[in-house]
Amino acid sequence: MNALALNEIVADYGTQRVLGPLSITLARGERVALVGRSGTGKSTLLGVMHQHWHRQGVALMPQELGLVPSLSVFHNVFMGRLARQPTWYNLASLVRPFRHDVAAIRPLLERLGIDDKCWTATGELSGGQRQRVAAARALYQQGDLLLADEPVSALDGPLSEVVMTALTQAYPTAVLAMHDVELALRFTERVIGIADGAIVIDAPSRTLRAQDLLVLY
Ligand SMILES: Nc1ncnc2c1ncn2[C@@H]1O[C@H](COP(=O)(O)OP(=O)(O)OP(=O)(O)O)[C@@H](O)[C@H]1O
Repeated sequence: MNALALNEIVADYGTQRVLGPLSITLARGERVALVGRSGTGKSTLLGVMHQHWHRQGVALMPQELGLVPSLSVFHNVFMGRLARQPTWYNLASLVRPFRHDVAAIRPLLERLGIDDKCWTATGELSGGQRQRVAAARALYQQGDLLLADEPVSALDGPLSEVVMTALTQAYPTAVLAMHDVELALRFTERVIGIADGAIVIDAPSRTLRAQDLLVLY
C-alpha cells in the first residue's frame, strides 16, 4: 500500500456542507487520531475515507459497531472475513463453525476479555462488551488500514488500554476518531484536529500535550 490521499474532498448532507474542502495524505505506518467536538465531522471524514479507500484492504470499526444482535459473539467476529470466503463456507459456519476458525477467534476474545461470551448473542451484551466484539472483528478481519470511530468510548481505563494496544499492534496504519485526547496522544503518531468540518490542527503527537487540544472543545 502506498500513501493514501484525499484531495479537496467535501461532504454534504442535503444542502448543508459539513466537511471540507480538505486534503489529507496518510503515509504507510502512520497512525492518526481525529479529534474535535461532537458533531464536527469526524465520522463523516472516516466515511469519506472508507468510500475512497475500501478496495485497499480496510477494516472498519463504525461508531454504531454494526453487530448482528441475534448472532453469537463468535459469528459476529467471523463476519470480519465473510468477503474473503465462499458463500457455502460462510453458510456452513453459521450452522456449525469449523474448528480452525474457532481456534483462530478464541485467542482474540481472550485477549479482549470476552472469551466467556463466545457463544452468547451480542444483543445480550453490555455496551463495553459489544465494543470489544467489534474490536475483535476488526482484529480478525486484518488489512492494510484500520478506520475506527471512537473504538474505546464505552470502555474504562484498563480495558481501553487493552483494546487500543491490540488495535494499534495489528494495524500500523490507522485513522482513529478519539474523544479521549490523552489516549489519542499516546497511541498515535499524528493528531488531526477538526473544527466545523475543517482541519485546524495537524501535528505529530509527540509535539502536543492534551491542553494544546483544548482549543478544539
Ligand atoms: N445522516 C445525516 N443527515 C444529516 N446530517 C448529518 C447526518 N450525519 C451527520 N450529520 C451532521 O453532520 C455533521 C458532522 O457529523 P459527524 O457525525 O461527522 O460528527 P462527529 O464529529 O463524528 O460527531 P461525534 O463525535 O458526535 O460522533 C453534524 O453537524 C451532524 O449533525
